[in-house]
Amino acid sequence: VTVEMKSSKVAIVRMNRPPVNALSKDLMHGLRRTICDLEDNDVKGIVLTSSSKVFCAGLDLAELLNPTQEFVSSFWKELQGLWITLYSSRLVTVAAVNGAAPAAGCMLALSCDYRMMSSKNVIGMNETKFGLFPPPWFVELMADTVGRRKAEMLLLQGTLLSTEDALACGMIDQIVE
Ligand SMILES: CCCCCCCCCCC/C=C/C(=O)SCCNC(=O)CCNC(=O)[C@H](O)C(C)(C)COP(=O)(O)OP(=O)(O)OC[C@H]1O[C@@H](n2cnc3c(N)ncnc32)[C@H](O)[C@@H]1OP(=O)(O)O
Repeated sequence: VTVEMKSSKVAIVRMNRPPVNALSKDLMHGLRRTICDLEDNDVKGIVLTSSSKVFCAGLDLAELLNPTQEFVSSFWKELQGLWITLYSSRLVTVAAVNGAAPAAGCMLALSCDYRMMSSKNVIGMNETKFGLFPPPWFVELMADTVGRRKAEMLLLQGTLLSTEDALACGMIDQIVE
């Protein structure tokens, strides 16, 4: 995770885990630590983005391949901790979604106060496409953002929306070129 101060009050927080910013336990820990440190340093707002062409590919599926029970438990704790920290942060949080944002990548964006996204990208929770269902707090984030019925349809079908469709249903707030 890298931090660039745009002024004394606004920080750009970039996920920097090539190639796709898959959320490993370490990346989630780094993000949470970064947000907490900025909160402690009188910063007012952050822009969460990526230093590569993918915003975030969601959970690191490689880390979840044949893990020990202990690892899954600590991984899950880190994921919940990151979500709670970002969602409940006192900072004004803006997601600058500058690449694909599937699954937990979408969760990160929806946990922010405002979402801007570049065109020709995709965002959504596609877990059902590979036989999983998003955890309840992902579901609630989606329902709070686009409405319960729309969320139900998107989640059941594991839809990844284009930038334009995401704007149309309120999943994002602005398209930025
Ligand atoms: C055993 C018990 C475990 C219990 C755990 C239960 C878990 C329940 C979880 C429910 C919630 C799940 C949330 C998630 O976030 S799951 C992750 C979902 N993510 C995706 O479906 C995205 C998959 N990736 C893509 O669609 C594309 O990679 C992407 C559009 C993001 C980028 O495309 P691009 O063409 O630019 O790049 P490549 O596809 O060529 O990928 C480059 C390399 O990156 C690797 N990769 C991609 N995504 C992931 C990932 N999520 N985790 C790990 N690695 C990933 C990809 O394999 C390529 O690697 P190589 O170069 O080595 O081939």
